[in-house]
Amino acid sequence: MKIKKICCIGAGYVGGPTMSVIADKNPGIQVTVVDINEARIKAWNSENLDELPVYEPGLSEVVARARGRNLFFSTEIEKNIDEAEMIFISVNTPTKTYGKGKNMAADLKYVELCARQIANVATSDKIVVEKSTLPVRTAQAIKTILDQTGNGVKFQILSNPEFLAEGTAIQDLEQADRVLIGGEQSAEGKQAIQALVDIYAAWLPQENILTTNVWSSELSKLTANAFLAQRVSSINAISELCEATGADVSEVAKAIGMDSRIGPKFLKASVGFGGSCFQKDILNLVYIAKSLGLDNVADYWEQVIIMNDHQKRRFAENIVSTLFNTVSGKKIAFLGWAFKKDTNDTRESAAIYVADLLLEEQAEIQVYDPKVKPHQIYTDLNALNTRTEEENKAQLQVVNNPYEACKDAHAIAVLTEWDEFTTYDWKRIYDTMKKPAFVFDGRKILKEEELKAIGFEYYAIGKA
Ligand SMILES: NC(=O)C1=CN([C@@H]2O[C@H](COP(=O)(O)OP(=O)(O)OC[C@H]3O[C@@H](n4cnc5c(N)ncnc54)[C@H](O)[C@@H]3O)[C@@H](O)[C@H]2O)C=CC1
Ligand SMILES: O=C(O)[C@H]1O[C@H](OP(=O)(O)OP(=O)(O)OC[C@H]2O[C@@H](n3ccc(=O)[nH]c3=O)[C@H](O)[C@@H]2O)[C@H](O)[C@@H](O)[C@@H]1O
Repeated sequence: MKIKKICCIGAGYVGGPTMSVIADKNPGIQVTVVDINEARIKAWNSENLDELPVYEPGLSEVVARARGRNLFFSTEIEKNIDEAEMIFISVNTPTKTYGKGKNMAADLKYVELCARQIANVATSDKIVVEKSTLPVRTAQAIKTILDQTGNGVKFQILSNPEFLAEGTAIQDLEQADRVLIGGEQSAEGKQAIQALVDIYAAWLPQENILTTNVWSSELSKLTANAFLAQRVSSINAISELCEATGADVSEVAKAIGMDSRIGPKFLKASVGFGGSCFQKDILNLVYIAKSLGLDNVADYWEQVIIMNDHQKRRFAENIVSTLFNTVSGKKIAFLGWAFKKDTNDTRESAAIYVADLLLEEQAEIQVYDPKVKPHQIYTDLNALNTRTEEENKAQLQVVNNPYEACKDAHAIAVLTEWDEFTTYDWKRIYDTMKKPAFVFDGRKILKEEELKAIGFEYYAIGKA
């Protein structure tokens, strides 16, 4: 079965880049990404490629090649669902904020709405692909909804979780370690799996395309994120031990990472992991385990989140205690607000929580981030409901120049590992700051010796 038209529901951080690469590599397939968010679709269609709604290195080049040729962004959801033979569901699956499973379970209402819409609109057989990250056995629920249409249309459900990381999305898609496709093990199921394999085989070696049953595929996605986040919490736990003992967490990470069984990646101690998925996916895993009565399994994974919350709090508390136990009325410059470098995404960024804790201590914060817009920073803070919007605005300023952010500051906190932070004229920054001038490097990216030679009091995560 050869696919000619794809529709992807959800033009976010996953749907946009993933479909752009699929279209780029498969010029013979028409790929349309649809979304209810008109502003987002308009931004995907903007002539000026700097205005795409997602910032990812390499994305604008891919979009420039494929858009208008076989890649389209549209708000015409029903028409595109009806015309496509393959429909990807790539909508958000946030943590539930109400009712049963509040603050733990994944909220599947957007996914269910998609399934109902497909059921209502479809007049021909479809392959429905779960691209969103979903709890294990969600495919069953989607299938049940789709099978209720009673109009004779047949559906095959595939699980095809996405493993891209923000900031490296295009590279991760073009050179994926593996693509995972889970499907029903019947003849029709295998045919559907093959149709999706063919799409990825346009640019990936066959051996990197893994096929499994649906439940293994769904659970592998949650497991992969849990393992990755666990490594960050593990090294962050060790960072606290390093600070208390005189060991250096970078040296420890290097020493253990050279063991081929451990490996060097994902061992950077930090102010805490952020991003839209690690926390939500682990909470989801914990919820599933608890629902199945597997309390030991749930407790084990929950600890990853507990350690991450501790790391963010500890970073903020260290700033307060080092600044002579008070930051009231003191100016703290934040370098970085995004949850990692090379993205404009701020969801669950450690910066939000560190700022909130320091604002509670009556600090004044000046933020500079190369890619995050001021309104996003205020939206993030206001969403916590710790204080009024007016109070947040009065206590925190966003500036578009790092030197301005640091001027008259008592301390600088590095929250994101943007490369440009290492290239600044640190002497110039020092000269404009209050003395003693403190730097709290939550990413361990600045040159310690250089900063100390200038006169800074320098503190880094994981070093005494
Ligand atoms: N952000 C990431 O790096 C990764 C995310 N994922 C998973 O992919 C899924 C999507 O994540 P993101 O792209 O980050 O979310 P996002 O929030 O950036 O995008 C989701 C989009 O879906 C749209 N949408 C929601 N309901 C809709 C409906 N009924 N019809 C049409 N459009 C609808 C929203 O308007 C939004 O633009 C989530 O399940 C997430 O866990 C997986 C791997 C990586
Ligand atoms: O499901 C998802 O959403 C995605 O989640 C992560 O990707 P992402 O959150 O975009 O970015 P990561 O590079 O994993 O970083 C997550 C957080 O951990 C932090 N981190 C990462 C690595 C490290 O060594 N130390 C560390 O503190 C980062 O700064 C960031 O805040 C996974 O890496 C992707 O494989 C997955 O597809």
